Amino acid sequence: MSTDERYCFIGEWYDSQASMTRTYQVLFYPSDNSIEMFDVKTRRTFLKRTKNEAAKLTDFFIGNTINIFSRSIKIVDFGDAFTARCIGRNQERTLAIIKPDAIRNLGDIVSTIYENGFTIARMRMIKLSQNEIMYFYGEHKAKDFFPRLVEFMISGPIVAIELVGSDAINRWRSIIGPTDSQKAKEQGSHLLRARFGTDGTRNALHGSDSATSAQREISFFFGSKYGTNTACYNDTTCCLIKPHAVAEGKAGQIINAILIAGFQISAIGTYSLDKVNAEEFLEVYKGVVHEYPKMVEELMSGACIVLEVRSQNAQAVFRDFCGPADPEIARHIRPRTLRALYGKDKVKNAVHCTDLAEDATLEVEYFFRILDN
Ligand SMILES: Nc1ncnc2c1ncn2[C@@H]1O[C@H](COP(=O)(O)OP(=O)(O)OP(=O)(O)O)[C@@H](O)[C@H]1O
Repeated sequence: MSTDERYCFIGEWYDSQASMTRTYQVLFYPSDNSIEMFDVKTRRTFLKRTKNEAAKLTDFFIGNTINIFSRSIKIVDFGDAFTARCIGRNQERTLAIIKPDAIRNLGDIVSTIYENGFTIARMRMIKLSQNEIMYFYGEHKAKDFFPRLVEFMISGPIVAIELVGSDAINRWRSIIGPTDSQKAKEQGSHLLRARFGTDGTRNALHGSDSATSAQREISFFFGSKYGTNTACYNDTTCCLIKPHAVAEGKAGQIINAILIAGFQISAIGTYSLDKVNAEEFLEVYKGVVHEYPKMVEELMSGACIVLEVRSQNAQAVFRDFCGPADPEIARHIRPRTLRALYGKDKVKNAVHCTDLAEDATLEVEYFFRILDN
């Protein structure tokens, strides 16, 4: 790799002190993982070329928020034609839907997504109304299966996922298989509709069929007010899959373990927290836990996946299931716990869970009521 190879992006950062959005040219050099930034307006160097070990080229996609030396920079565009050409073709987008019949297989499906090299740009669990489903599937209005399809799609929550990757539209459709799950079973037991679907209507998953559909469907689920999130704030607690575990592709395995243990996941969403949000969310640990500054750094280092976890006595039982905060200790005394299995150290310990019963609803509300609005 040439040491001069570099990609250019346009990034935005909201400067809360000045109450304004600043725009930067962000240059990424893959040969040594270094980043250089220029202020677009003043044309001045903002950051000299500096190594950033955590940065990966795959994190630089439009819409993603990247933590660059404690600033949450949102990538809003490619910065030059070379980058658009080289990177753009590896960043096709498609919309996947996990339909009501496959919600219980959420963990396996998320694992398959990562195993196939996709990035999850955004994900949300929602319920759509009858009218919203009829609008979404409007092209099938005259078909005889339409009433069955609508009834099925409103029968429970769904998870909409924006996927990014090379040839994402075709590759995702080939991973899920043909519309009719029975045909999928004939074609190969590895196909997701073969594994999790039942018939032509109850077929577990959706995938956009063209770039135009993908664009329309992604803005339906992520750029509009369609659908309501499914958080219920009742017998629930908060689980946050930390950015390091998401980046390492462990989210599917963690979700799977939670479901196998008998917890219900009643809401899910992806969030990129900036410094203000991360400090606010972790405020109870400030001055109490000496790792607090590092916990804030970790939380704002990339996208996290937040779950509302439901069970009887949810906060205490789920906290027990996560295990001791230090994964080293967890591996010795509670080797089956989430932190023992997926954590690295006290800060990168795979998951945050609510520590105090009285905070459970507040933490769930922080994401699904406050940040969602
Ligand atoms: N012949 C059919 N009988 C019953 N249901 C059907 C039939 N064809 C399609 N459907 C339902 O309508 C949905 C949309 O149909 P479409 O033809 O767009 O299939 P698809 O593109 O494979 O599926 P999707 O759009 O969900 O990815 C299907 O996923 C399925 O749930």
